[in-house]
Amino acid sequence: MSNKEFKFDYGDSNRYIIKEAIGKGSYGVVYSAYDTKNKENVAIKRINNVFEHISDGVRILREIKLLRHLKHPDVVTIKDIILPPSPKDFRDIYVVFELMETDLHQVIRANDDLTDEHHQYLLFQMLRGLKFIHSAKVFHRDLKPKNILANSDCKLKICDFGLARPQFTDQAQTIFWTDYVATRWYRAPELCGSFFTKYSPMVDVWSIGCIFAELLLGKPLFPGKNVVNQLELITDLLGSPKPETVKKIRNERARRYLEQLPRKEPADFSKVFPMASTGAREVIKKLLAFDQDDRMSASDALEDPYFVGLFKSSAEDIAKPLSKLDYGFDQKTLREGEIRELMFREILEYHKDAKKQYMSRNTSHVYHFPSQVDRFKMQFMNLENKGSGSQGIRSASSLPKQGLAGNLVESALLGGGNLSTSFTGATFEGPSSLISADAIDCPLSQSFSLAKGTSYLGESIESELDLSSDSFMKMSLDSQNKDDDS
Ligand SMILES: Nc1ncnc2c1ncn2[C@@H]1O[C@H](COP(=O)(O)OP(=O)(O)OP(=O)(O)O)[C@@H](O)[C@H]1O
Repeated sequence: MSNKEFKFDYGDSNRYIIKEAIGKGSYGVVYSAYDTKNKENVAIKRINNVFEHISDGVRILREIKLLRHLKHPDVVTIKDIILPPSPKDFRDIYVVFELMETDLHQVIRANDDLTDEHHQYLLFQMLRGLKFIHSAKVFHRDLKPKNILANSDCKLKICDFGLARPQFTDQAQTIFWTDYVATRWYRAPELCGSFFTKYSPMVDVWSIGCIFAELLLGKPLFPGKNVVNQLELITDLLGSPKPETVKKIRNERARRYLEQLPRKEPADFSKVFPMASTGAREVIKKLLAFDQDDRMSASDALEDPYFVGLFKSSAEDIAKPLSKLDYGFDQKTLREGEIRELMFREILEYHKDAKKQYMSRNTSHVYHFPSQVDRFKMQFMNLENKGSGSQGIRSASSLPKQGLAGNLVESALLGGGNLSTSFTGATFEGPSSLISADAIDCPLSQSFSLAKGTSYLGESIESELDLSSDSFMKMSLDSQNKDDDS
């Protein structure tokens, strides 16, 4: 196979220039890079040994497939996936995303003087993104500040769909969430004690409520040490759940634990969130309803008076339905070769000419596509030798204090809201500078130095799937230091 036949892609092999490591997740390192073709900065996520564990391969395939469908201004965009040199034996993939400056975890730690306009606009974007994702019947299931990318001009984008699940039936089925390892602090109460439940959009709404509260407080709202402590913190704020709510809890021990808790009154939100406007406090209450049947959907939340002037429903908010056929792989046990083939076909979606050629030939033939991958490997090796590989440090970001105007206009265009009414009197000077040097109070290495199976901030994820067993009451005993009948 001569290179000549594939010259369409060969010209692209020098396209990206890798700059530095900017983030690290359990699945790969994220680098900033320059795209010489489109003349813009991008983020490239390098995922090594994608097929080493089939479950990781499936997760990554699901994530890139979902992101190709979920195109929305509030959801991070995949711009390209580098074509591997050969469909048959590639092991690493390189996913090119639009570049964002930082994530909300960093922003929260660097900004203690955000205004109600910031709060409102940040929550508005998260909910608008969530409404879109839920309209496709996709549940993110792992929303936390680190999974909300941010720019210093206050633009936010939801990322990391690795735990996300699409639903194809109208009837939500009860499923055991065997793979569920999302961060406990943002976990809805219905998941504290039992993972045998339906995939429900309300789980994400709860997480957004926690993220919003963290934005207001500057620290996590419910930093539970274990599931029992998580429920304790939740009930400290919201008071004891109603008996009807407790009755709905499927896990018997979790139910008994809540029934025997001494009666608690809800906390005074004006004392817990003194910095928040009344409107912000009212929205938190609706997002953080203990009972998921009382929780507001993302779509309803956007209609809340808190967003008057910002939000107007538009066709852009609604996603096209996903095709069940595209996600059939999720129902089967796949072998490495099958998942590699599916991954390669997904990558071809970003390389139309190569796709045409690949599909029109006998697929058993091994093609060697010209690729940027080998050149990439050299660039990554050089970076790592220079010490700016995965040890890279990204600073926390300050948000502009008076720079919301540009985004508010953008949101008005998207959502159609009339901003002049809701923001009269505010002085806007346009987006201010990007990452400010004096805001470096949270070295990236601390929050990014985690290996697979752990969550950020050093909080370990223990197996919490066995709460139908004695462990739940054991924790309850440890936590309350008093006797129980278990
Ligand atoms: N498009 C982007 N622009 C800038 N930074 C990014 C981008 N995508 C990811 N990052 C940074 O890299 C980090 C890790 O990315 P991501 O969460 O996608 O990886 P992951 O391996 O799926 O992580 P997790 O361990 O949460 O599953 C993010 O928290 C973020 O700080």
